[in-house]
Amino acid sequence: MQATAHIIDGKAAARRLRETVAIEVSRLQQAHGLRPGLAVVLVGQDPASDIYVRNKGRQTNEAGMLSREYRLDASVSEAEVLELIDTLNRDPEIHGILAQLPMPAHIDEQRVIETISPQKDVDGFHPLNAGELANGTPGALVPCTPLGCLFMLREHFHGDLSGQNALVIGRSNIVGKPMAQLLLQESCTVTIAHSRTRDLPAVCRRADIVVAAVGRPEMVRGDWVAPGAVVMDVGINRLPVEGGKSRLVGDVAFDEVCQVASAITPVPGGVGPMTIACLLRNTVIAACRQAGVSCELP
Ligand SMILES: Nc1nc(=O)c2c([nH]1)NC[C@@H]1CN(c3ccc(C(=O)N[C@@H](CCC(=O)O)C(=O)O)cc3)C=[N+]21
Ligand SMILES: [Mg+2]
Repeated sequence: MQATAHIIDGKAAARRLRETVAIEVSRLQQAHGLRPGLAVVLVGQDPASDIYVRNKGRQTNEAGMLSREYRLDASVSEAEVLELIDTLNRDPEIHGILAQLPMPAHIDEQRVIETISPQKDVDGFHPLNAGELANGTPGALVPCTPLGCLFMLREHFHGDLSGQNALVIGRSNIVGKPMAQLLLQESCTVTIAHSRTRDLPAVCRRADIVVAAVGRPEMVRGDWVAPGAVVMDVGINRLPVEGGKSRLVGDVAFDEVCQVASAITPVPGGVGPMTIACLLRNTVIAACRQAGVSCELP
C-alpha cells in the first residue's frame, strides 16, 4: 500500500527565499546605499498576468525593493512599448524589467524581449541570457519558474539530482527549455516531451522526476507516474465552476498522482509562489551586477 505523497510546500519555500532576499536588500542598502528596483510592463488584460502582478508588487515592496508598474492599454503600438523599455533600460533606479507575457497579437513579443537590456532581463528570456544558460555560464539570469522548480528539487533531493531520469513535459522558451537546461546542468538524464511525443504515458512512467509545463488542466494522470516519482506541477489553469467563479488547477491530476508519487507540488501553493520569489532574487542579483558589488544569494 503506497503512502500518500509528501506535498512540497512552495509557499513556505518562497517565504524563506523572500526572507533571505529581504536580508540581502537591507545589507545592500546599508553597505552601498543600493536599493534594487523592478519595473513591470503590462499591456492589456490577461487573467494569469493579473494573479501574478497582484502578488508581485506587494512582495517586491515587502522585500524593501522599489516596485514600479506600467499598465498600458491593449491598443498601444509596439513602438510605444519599445520606447518605454528603452527609457527603463536607461533608468538608474530600475535594475530589473519584466514585460508581462502574453502581449496582444499586434505586438511582437520576441522584439520586446530583445529590446530589454540583457543586464536588466530578470525573466532570463533575452537570447543572450538563454544562450548563457545553455552554455552553463555561471551567474546567468535564469527564468524564474524553472529556477523555482530547481530550488525545490534541490531541497527535496538534498542537493544531489545526478543520474535522475527527468522528464520535462512542454518545450516553451519560458519554462520547458530552460528547465531542461537546468536539469542537465544537475547531471540528470533529461527528456523533453511535447504534443508530438508518442505514447507520453509510457515515457512518463520511466521518469524519476516529472516537470509538467503544458497548460493542459490535469493532463498527467495517476497511472502515468512511476511509484515514488517526484512531480512538479507548473500549470496554472483557471477552470470555471458554478456561480461564475473559477478554480485553479495544475497540469497534474493531483488527487490521483498524490497516491503514487513520493512528492508533489500543489496548485496553488507550489511552483507559483517560488516563481515570484525567484523574480525578487534575480532583481537583486541584477542590481548588484549593475552596481559592481557582490551579492550573497543562493
Ligand atoms: N514575463 C513574464 N514572466 C512571468 O514569469 C510570467 C508572465 N510573464 N506572464 C504570466 C505568467 C504567470 N506567472 C505566474 C506566477 C506566479 C503565480 C502565482 O503566484 N500563483 C499562485 C496562485 C495565486 C492565486 O491564488 O490565484 C500559486 O500558484 O499559488 C501565478 C502565475 C508568471 N508569469
Ligand atoms: Mg504576440
